[in-house]
Amino acid sequence: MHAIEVQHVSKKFKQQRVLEDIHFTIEEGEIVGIIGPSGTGKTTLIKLMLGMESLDTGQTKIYDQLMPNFSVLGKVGYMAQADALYEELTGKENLAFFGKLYGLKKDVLQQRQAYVAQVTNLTKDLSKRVSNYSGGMKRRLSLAIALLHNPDILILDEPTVGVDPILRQSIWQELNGIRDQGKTIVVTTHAMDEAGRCDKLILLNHGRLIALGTAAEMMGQFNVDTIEEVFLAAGGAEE
Ligand SMILES: Nc1ncnc2c1ncn2[C@@H]1O[C@H](COP(=O)(O)OP(=O)(O)OP(=O)(O)O)[C@@H](O)[C@H]1O
Repeated sequence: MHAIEVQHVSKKFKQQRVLEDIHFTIEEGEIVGIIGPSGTGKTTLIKLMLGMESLDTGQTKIYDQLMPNFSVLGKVGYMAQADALYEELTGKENLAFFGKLYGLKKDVLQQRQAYVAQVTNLTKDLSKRVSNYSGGMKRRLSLAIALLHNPDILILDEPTVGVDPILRQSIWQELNGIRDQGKTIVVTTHAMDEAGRCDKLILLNHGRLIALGTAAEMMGQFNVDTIEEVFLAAGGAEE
């Protein structure tokens, strides 16, 4: 069974073709990076995977279940690009709110709250109101919420935007640890330097999948030394 299947998916917004015949599978226990420039359809693709956006053609499945499917969504942690946080509540209260939504028991919630706060370096700031958080702190709290119910699949839309390099490094270490437990992680980024941290890459440009595979396979195929060069060689610079 695949963790995620995207089958011949196309999407238009009015006359604008945003995704065209995208087809791939994601297996359990891998970190997959969806890489591409701003506006190329990464967020739309993620929303289609989750069943949050309607498709024009094709279908998406998570654990063999056609999406949207609410029972499967309990196994997924999703960090959206725009932070959906309660600004008037503290970080801890936000975590408690989402923990209850996920149905976590009190003792599990307390233990997971402490863990996710430590991973995202928010332990000291948990009792502050979110309205007083910086942009980077809000991103980290969104990531903490996505991790809270220990999901089997993590889907993270630009998780390290606004996060300083030291914490970025430690978040990636933690994501590797989560992957090593057999969990599946999908990350979008337009930072090509983050590509090397992923087990597999999906390169998107102008709504088309232009390359798919490991970074080493791609660099070998195009006989280049960086993912940036793969991107250009695979047609990323074309209009
Ligand atoms: N609900 C919508 N209605 C109309 N157009 C939309 C909608 N959502 C996205 N778009 C358009 O679809 C295109 C792809 O957007 P999307 O957010 O998927 O790109 P992205 O690759 O995630 O970009 P970024 O890296 O900047 O987040 C953009 O041109 C965007 O304006």
